[in-house]
Amino acid sequence: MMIPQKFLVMKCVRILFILHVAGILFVAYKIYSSSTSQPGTTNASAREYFARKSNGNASSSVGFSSNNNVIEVQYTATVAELGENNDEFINEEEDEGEVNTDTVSDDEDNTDAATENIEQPEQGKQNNIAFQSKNVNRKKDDTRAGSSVLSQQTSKSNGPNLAYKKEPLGLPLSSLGTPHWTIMYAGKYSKSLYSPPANERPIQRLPGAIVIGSPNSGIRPLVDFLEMHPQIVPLKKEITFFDNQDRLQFFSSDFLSQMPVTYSNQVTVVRARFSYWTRKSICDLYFRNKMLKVIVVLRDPVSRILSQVTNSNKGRAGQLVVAQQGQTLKINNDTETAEWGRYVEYLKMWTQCFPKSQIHIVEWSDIMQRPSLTVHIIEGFLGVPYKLKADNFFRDEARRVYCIRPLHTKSKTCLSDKRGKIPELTPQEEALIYNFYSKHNEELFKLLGQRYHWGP
Ligand SMILES: Nc1ncnc2c1ncn2[C@@H]1O[C@H](COP(=O)(O)OS(=O)(=O)O)[C@@H](OP(=O)(O)O)[C@H]1O
Repeated sequence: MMIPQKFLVMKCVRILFILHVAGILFVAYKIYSSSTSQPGTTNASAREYFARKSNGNASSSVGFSSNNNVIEVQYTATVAELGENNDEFINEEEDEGEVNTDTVSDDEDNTDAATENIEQPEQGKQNNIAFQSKNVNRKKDDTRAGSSVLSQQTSKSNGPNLAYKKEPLGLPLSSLGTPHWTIMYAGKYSKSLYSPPANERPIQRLPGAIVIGSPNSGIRPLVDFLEMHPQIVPLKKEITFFDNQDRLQFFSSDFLSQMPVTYSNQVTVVRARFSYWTRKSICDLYFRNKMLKVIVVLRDPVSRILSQVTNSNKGRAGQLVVAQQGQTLKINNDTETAEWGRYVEYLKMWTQCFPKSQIHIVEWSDIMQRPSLTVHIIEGFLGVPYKLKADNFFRDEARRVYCIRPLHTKSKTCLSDKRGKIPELTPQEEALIYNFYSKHNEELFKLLGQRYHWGP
């Protein structure tokens, strides 16, 4: 049977019409779904968004792909690294045109806020974040994002023209679109010693370890020694991040903004004094970062006091007057100095909050007499590859200290000579001061399950 030609034409027109409508619906759907998948437009919290994106998968990759002037950025950060209130970070503003370095207002307050309720995901369980934007914009004088460790050579002509309204916490977005840049920490090591994970962009991360102790206990030399390791990146200055109610500001954007820029296989190490911490703030720290490692530095409290007095009298003979007043000991009329040697009081609090397996004790003579072995053990404790060798340390017999010869350079670094004269203790003063500490020291040894040769 012959089908009329007119009928066939009608049929074809109908099919074409249906296909056309289907095409329009498909395009409309695509536009709709891409707009709703933008984190900024869903208004979902950063945490929900990251959780949805990551499906709980651990990923350490950071990748960049450029597509029609739309830069897709994928990087990895923990929720805590980014803070809770990251809406401003994912609400990028599409802003065509020249990079304008002066127009961005950096509203810190939003990011500082909700750090109280952040649950720190366990290490390794990181969330993958992806977002899209055209044109990244950044404040010129923004000193956040570890600018002390990150030096860049910005070139407008290089790379795509990018602008973000706000720099997300922890990510040096300024570096997007600047192909030539130098990371001081990672970059100082030759490729044979350290190569960052492929396609990864470094970000500021929360600490993986904290070194604590009392002043003049040897934290500084220990941190200097550890810094030779390409995967250990210390923040040299002490941290003091508490509000006036002892609440830890450890996870605030302000805190994070002071962290060095690191790759995912590097460990950020911070240092803090024993005396800053209360049990509340220590437990708070643990609950927010259950994987944090704690390195405790201890020194004979008497020689610690001598060091403190010596160093506080730069170039002059340190004066030391010891007097007992009831349960307290006065050193040059000050009671705090002696308190700092009652390590057991501090350490007890740390052991009440952190599992002992996450606390590593280092004693002064470990640092001063066997630095190579000491850092080797710490490499294992921190989970970084064993890279530091005996060669990295050499003894300066005149000064009776170990100096360092870092991996990335042939130059040597020794302790400065600029020190005061060590004050002398009379036998009575010495007995008084050792008696004061003997009870505390015994308690400490009991807690540690080992003794140190501390004494006259
Ligand atoms: N590189 C190196 N090698 C050996 N010894 C060193 C080194 N750097 C510092 N020191 C000695 O460490 C003591 C100061 O300890 P801290 O660094 O914890 O003190 S603080 O950070 O200044 O509070 C202090 O000890 P004393 O010499 O007994 O005063 C410093 O001399």
